[in-house]
Amino acid sequence: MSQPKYLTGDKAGIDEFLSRFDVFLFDCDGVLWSGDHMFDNVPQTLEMLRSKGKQLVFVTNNSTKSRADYKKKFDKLGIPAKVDEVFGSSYSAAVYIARILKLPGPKNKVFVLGESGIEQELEAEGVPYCGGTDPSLRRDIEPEDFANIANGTLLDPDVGIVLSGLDFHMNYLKTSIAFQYIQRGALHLATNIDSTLPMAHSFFPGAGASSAALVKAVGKGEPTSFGKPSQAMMDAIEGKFQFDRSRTCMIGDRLNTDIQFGIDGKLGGTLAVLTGVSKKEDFLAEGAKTVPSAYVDALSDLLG
Ligand SMILES: O=C(O)[C@H](O)[C@H](O)COP(=O)(O)O
Repeated sequence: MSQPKYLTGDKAGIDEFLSRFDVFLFDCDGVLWSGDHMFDNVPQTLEMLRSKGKQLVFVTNNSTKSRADYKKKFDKLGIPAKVDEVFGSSYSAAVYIARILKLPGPKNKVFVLGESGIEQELEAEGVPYCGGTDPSLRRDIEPEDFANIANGTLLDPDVGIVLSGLDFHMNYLKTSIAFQYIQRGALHLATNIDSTLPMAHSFFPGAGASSAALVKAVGKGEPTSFGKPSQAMMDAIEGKFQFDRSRTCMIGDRLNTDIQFGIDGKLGGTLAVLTGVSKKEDFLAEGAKTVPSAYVDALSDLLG
């Protein structure tokens, strides 16, 4: 496998690389920012690409925010973006459930393990849901709960899907309810299964970690996920933006989601950025499984 091209400081190399693509798919956490701290010169870099006529799409696995929430975050950080340029894993999962899976009512309700972003996108697609940020579930399990879950009193008979995402409020009660729904035949889907969340220039348990207890209890391996590197997400993005994959580049910080997403999607190229999860040793090592086409230390290096 050919070695990736190091573009930081290589103006001619950057110009040649950018000229190969009309569309750039951007990961968010770890490329544009770490939590609420935006990396240097991100707005200037995006403006430069727009001035060259490039189409930008922001593709995030972070299911805690809806596209509208992300638009507010972009505005707050001074990053130029339109809400229709944002494509998050909650939106990807909601579109799949509403427009492809289309379970017949009334057993099409979704029990959510996650935050408001999932609820907002399900609502926007007209998909009924329960759980999620429901405050009545943010408590310890009590002795009477075991019987009331086991006999169905605490369960909604219309739930046909359990959808898990990054949940900052995971607990035994919600995991038990989700487990019982799945035992009763509900489909387990995930917005994404990232192991860690880049935040505050460090790492925290990610969506895959917050649903790990449920996955272990169910014992059927990881659920179908609608975040990167799932190609269901790539197909949905291509369907919406109608781009030429050979003229499209994925820019990301995480090899096993962002870069793998671009490679599996047979995009024209992938660019790794070293401000997030993956380190250059991860893809420069002999026999590395996932190797980007090129890499930079930080996104703003593209300003040359
Ligand atoms: O655990 C997660 O959900 C992910 O770490 C996080 O949200 C990734 O977001 P992205 O890097 O795809 O913007």
